Amino acid sequence: MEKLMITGGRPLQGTVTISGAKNSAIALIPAALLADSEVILDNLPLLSDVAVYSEILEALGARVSWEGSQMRIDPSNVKSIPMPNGSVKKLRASYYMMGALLGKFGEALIGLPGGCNFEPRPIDQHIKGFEALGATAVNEHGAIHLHAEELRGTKIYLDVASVGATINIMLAAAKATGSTMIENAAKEPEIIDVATLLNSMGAIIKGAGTETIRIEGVQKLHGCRHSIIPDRIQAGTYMIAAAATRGNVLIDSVIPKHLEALTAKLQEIGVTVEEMDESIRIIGGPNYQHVDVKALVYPGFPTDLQSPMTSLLTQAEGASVLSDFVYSNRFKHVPELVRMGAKIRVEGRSAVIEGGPLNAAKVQAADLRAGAALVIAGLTVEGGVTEIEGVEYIDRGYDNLVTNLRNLGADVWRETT
Ligand SMILES: CC(=O)N[C@H]1[C@@H](OP(=O)(O)OP(=O)(O)OC[C@H]2O[C@@H](n3ccc(=O)[nH]c3=O)[C@H](O)[C@@H]2O)O[C@H](CO)[C@@H](O)[C@@H]1O
Ligand SMILES: C=C(OP(=O)(O)O)C(=O)O
Repeated sequence: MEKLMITGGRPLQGTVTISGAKNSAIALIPAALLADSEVILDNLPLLSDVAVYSEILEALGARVSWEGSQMRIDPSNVKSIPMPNGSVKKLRASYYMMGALLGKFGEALIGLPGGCNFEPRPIDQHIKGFEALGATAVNEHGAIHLHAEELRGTKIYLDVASVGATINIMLAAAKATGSTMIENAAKEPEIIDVATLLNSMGAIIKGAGTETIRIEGVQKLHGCRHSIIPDRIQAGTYMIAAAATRGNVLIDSVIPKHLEALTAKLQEIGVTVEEMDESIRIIGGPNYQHVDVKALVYPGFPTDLQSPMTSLLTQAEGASVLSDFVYSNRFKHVPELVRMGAKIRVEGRSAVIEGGPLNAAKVQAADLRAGAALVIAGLTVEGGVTEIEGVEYIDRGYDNLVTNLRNLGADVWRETT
């Protein structure tokens, strides 16, 4: 078992370069299956979720080669084989295999997704979309069997603006007959990235990034080359870590517009944020004010930065209230932060955080962003070593974490027991 060890108390200083977005990559890889020739993805993050996805594609017969931050996917010999178990259970975004295989073959049998299960994460809106397009969906012992003689374009209103359902419906509808309209679509930047790839493959998708997306079905999609957008959640995590350690860090290769909700909150707390074209500088302040934060769908404050933000708010004076309106119970980091001396209580969908110093402790990351929160907390602790178990969750979303933090002057290392 691997652990992450941190001797904190050092302000982070220097530059960190952000890689491509996990939540784009793990949608773009299955999207490539819809092409009839090679798709090249650049700026790919080196993450365990990406490695699992490349295994899934190879199992289906795709030729996948991955060198550095470039992946080449040749889907010409892919078949829709049943995948009720195995790799699909290891990650959440395996649900995109449903839309991709249904769109390509009219047939898919895919196990229900795994990944970070911080609370029940239904996929009813994905299924509603597939059914509206003319597919049947049957739950066969924990795997969803989708079948369609023909997918026909239609109008789909999503009950919740779900990122996964919006992308999955785009995948299934790209080659459907006629036009599809998704209403109350999610607006996250990763959705625009998937639409951009599909359009480069020959699809006709308009309105991605707004609440109405229109897809004109086409018969064929071809290969292309696409560069993945920067990971706004990884960037946001380093911004928060720099602020929490009262450091001075340039976060490079980012799209500052994607981070506006976080930037505004950091400024409200008392952090100096300088925005350049493709980078953001964070300069920590001596004293931080308490704030209220509401995690919402994009362009609101991202739920994926809610746990890291909790750690920063332990460093602010007074009581902050952090509410999550996307996931009502995403608080697995709280008992572990309390173990480190934090004064936090959960009330309904909110955490109330009283500022105060943290202590080193042995803690457990129960999911990806809970792990990021514990890393940030550990970096603030003066004296002692923080030991974080559950590193495999952190590896789902942060490539080169130890190297990046060490380059910023942190005393962080991995230990195998
Ligand atoms: C791989 C990926 O991109 N993961 C991200 C994606 O997850 P994911 O796409 O799974 O999250 P959704 O946007 O679908 O979920 C948003 C909300 O809708 C609800 N819901 C969703 C689908 C559905 O069919 N029914 C339903 O009720 C969920 O329970 C949740 O309360 O967006 C989340 C919200 O920004 C992020 O935290 C995840 O990092
Ligand atoms: C919850 C997350 O990812 P996933 O949806 O892949 O579990 C995340 O990236 O914070």
